[in-house]
Amino acid sequence: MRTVTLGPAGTYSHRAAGAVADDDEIEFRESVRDIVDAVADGDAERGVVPIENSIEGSVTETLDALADRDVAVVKEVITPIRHGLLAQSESFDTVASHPQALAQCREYLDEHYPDVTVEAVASTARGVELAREDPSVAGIGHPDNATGDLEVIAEDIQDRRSNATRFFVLAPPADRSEAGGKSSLIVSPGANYPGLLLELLEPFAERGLDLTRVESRPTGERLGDYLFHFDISGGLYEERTQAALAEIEEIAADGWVRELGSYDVEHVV
Ligand SMILES: O=C(O)C(=O)Cc1ccccc1
Repeated sequence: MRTVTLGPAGTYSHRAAGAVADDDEIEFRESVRDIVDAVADGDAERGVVPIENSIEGSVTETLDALADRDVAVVKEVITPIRHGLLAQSESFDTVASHPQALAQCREYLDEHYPDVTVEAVASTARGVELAREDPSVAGIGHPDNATGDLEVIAEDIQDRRSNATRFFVLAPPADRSEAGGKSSLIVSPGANYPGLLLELLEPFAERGLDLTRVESRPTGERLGDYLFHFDISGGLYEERTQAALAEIEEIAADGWVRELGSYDVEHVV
């Protein structure tokens, strides 16, 4: 299946995409938004995007793109993230990587390379490409990318030993499934009053539906207006999930609710 993910080759998203597609089916895009657009516009059958990291939290670019375009989530892929520092030699003065990777290695960089310039680029593999072209640049990325003139200067440089990222596998809305142990939805309540968030949470709590993630994001329209992203451990096929959603639809009658779908989780090493 034609699958788009964050490029160039060698990103963590590319590794996660390996769980759903063969390498010759994978195409690269330069941003999460381009991936979501490609799936929403029917240019690709699947898209793989990072959604949440155990150190840095949600990938807000992904949350916002999911709120803007109609796509389904058909699988979750979880992979451990172990960063390497890759360069042609020890004499570099710039470290280039994806903002999430730079943030996950902040303490390491402050301690070992307090004077380097930190440069945010579109992906970890793009930072590694820059390191391959320029001896004054080091990249942070998966150590497997240290090919050719590149050396692994240091391994496991993330600030916590356990560092994992969740990826969503996206599909066109017609492929949305109600089967699967987890579900995601986005609620834009179209209202703002005391206790609104509490009201939105109650339908889940009353039915013993565990919330595995709650995020609020600004709607971008007015300061203080939010939409909410929920992940629940329950499938849309379940009667209790449908009952909770019916209540939420009522609360959000002046806004909208998007069911992204139900899915299962796959762990990839
Ligand atoms: O840049 C990448 O390799 C990505 O796939 C995004 C990312 C960055 C850092 C941790 C997990 C995913």
